[in-house]
Amino acid sequence: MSTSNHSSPNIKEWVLDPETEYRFELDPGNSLAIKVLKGHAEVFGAELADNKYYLFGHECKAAVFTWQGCTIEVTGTPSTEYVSDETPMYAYANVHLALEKMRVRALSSYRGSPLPPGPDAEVDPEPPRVLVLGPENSGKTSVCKILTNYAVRVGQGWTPMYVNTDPSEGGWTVPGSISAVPITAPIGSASPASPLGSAATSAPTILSSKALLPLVYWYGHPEIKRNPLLMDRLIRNMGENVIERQDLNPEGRASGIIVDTPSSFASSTSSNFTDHRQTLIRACVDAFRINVILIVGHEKLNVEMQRTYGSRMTVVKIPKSGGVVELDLQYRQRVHAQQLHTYMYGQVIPPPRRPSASAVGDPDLDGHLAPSSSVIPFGELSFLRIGEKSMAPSSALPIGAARTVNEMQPIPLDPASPGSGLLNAIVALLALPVHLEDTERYDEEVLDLQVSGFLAMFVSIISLFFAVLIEIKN
Ligand SMILES: Nc1ncnc2c1ncn2[C@@H]1O[C@H](COP(=O)(O)OP(=O)(O)OP(=O)(O)O)[C@@H](O)[C@H]1O
Repeated sequence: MSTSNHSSPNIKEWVLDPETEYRFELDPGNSLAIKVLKGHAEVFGAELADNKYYLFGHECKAAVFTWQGCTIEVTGTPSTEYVSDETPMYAYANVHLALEKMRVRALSSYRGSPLPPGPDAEVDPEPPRVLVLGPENSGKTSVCKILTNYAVRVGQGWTPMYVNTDPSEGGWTVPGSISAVPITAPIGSASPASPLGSAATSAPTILSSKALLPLVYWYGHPEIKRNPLLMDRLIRNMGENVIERQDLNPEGRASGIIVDTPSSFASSTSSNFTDHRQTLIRACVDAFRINVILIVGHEKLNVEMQRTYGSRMTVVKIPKSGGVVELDLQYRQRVHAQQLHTYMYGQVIPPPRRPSASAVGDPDLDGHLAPSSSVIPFGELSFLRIGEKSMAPSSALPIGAARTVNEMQPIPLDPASPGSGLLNAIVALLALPVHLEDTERYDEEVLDLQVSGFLAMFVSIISLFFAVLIEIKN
C-alpha cells in the first residue's frame, strides 16, 4: 500500500495491494468522493465502476476492498482513514460460494434438470435461506450486504430476498419497521440514512428502475424488548408473505433469503428477555424456513445454536471484521433522525469539492423528492396504539395480577386529547383489505396489515386544530 498527495490538499491517491481494504469514517457534515483509477474495487460487495465518483456522507463508515489490487483517488478529509490487510473477506467469499452452489442445485431441481454430480448429489436440493446472528456492532448488516451483493453480481439473474428484522435499522423506510424486498441490483452504502438502498418514492421516474418496493410491517419502536410478542407476530406474518411470493417464482425461490437480525437476538443483559430472544430466533427459523445459520464472531452463541439447531441445519461461525465501528447511542439517534428526514425529503450528499459531472451513485439522484401535504379532518382517520404507552414486564406485576390491556391489544386514541402522544409522532398508514366481509374482520386485524406509507404529525397554528402532513410512499 502507498499514498501520494495530489496538487490539491484534500485529494489523495491510495494504491491498495490485493486483498486489502481502505477504511474510512466521516464526521457530521463531512463527505468523501472516491474514484477507482486502476483495477477493481468494491464497497461491501458492490463493485465501483472505473473513473466515476462515488459520494459518501452523513457520518458514513465503510471500506473499499480489492481482491486483485487497485488505485483509488479519495477527495475529502475523513476523521479516520487507514488501510488494513486483515479482512475476513476470504471467509465471506467461501460462504458465498457454498450458497451459490445451493442456488444452482435448487434451480436445477425446480426446472427438472439433472443435478450437477458431486458428493452431495443425494441431498435434497434447497435454496439458501440464511439467518445472520451476532452481538451489537459485529457487522451483521455488512455481512448480509456482502452476501446479497455477491449473489446479485454473479450474473445468473438471482434476486435474493433481503429481510431486515431489526427495527432500529430503518431498512428501506423509517426506524421502527421491519421489511423485506427482493434485491435486483447491488446495494450501495453511500449513507447510513439509506443503509440498504432506496425505496420507491415520489421522486422523478428516473429512480423507478432501481427503486425497491419493500414489504413493510410496523412495530413502532426501535427496541425489540419493548414488545417481543408483537415482534414475533410480525416476523411470522412477514415470513408467510415472503414464502408465498417466492413459491410463485422458481428463480426468486432459488435465489434464497438472507435475514438480518437485531443484536438483542444474540445476547441479552436481562433474564426476562432470554426466553423471548430464543422464541424470536425460532420465529425467524420457522417463518423463513431457515436452513443455514451464520454466527458473526460470537463463540457462546455459536455453541448455543449448534446445540439447538445443529442437527437439522448448517450452523457456521464466521469471523467479525476488524473494521466494524462501535456505534454509540448518540450516533444511532442521529442516524434515526436522518433516516426519517431522508424518507420524507430524500437525501443530498454535498460533494467535498464538486467532482466532474460524471458523478454516480444513489445520493445524487435521491435529492429531488417532492413531498405533498394535505389537510384531513381527524374524523376521517382512526388512530390506534398497540398495547399501553409504557408497559412494565409481566414479571413485574403483583402475584396473581393480570394486565388490563394486553401487549397485542389495539387501543383507539383520541387525537384531540393532550395525552394521546400523537404530537410530533411518526404514524404508519396501514393498507386495509378492501374485499373483506364484516364477518371476516377480527379485533387484532390491524397487527396483520402491511404499511402503505408514514405520516408525520404536526400542529397547524393557523387553523388552530391539529393537521396531518402526509408523505405517502409505495
Ligand atoms: N470493514 C469495515 N470497515 C469500515 N467500517 C465498517 C466495516 N464493516 C462494517 N463497518 C461499519 O461498522 C458499522 C457497524 O456495522 P454493521 O451495521 O454491519 O454492524 P451490525 O452488527 O449490523 O450493527 P448493529 O449493532 O446495529 O446490529 C457500520 O457503520 C458499518 O458501515
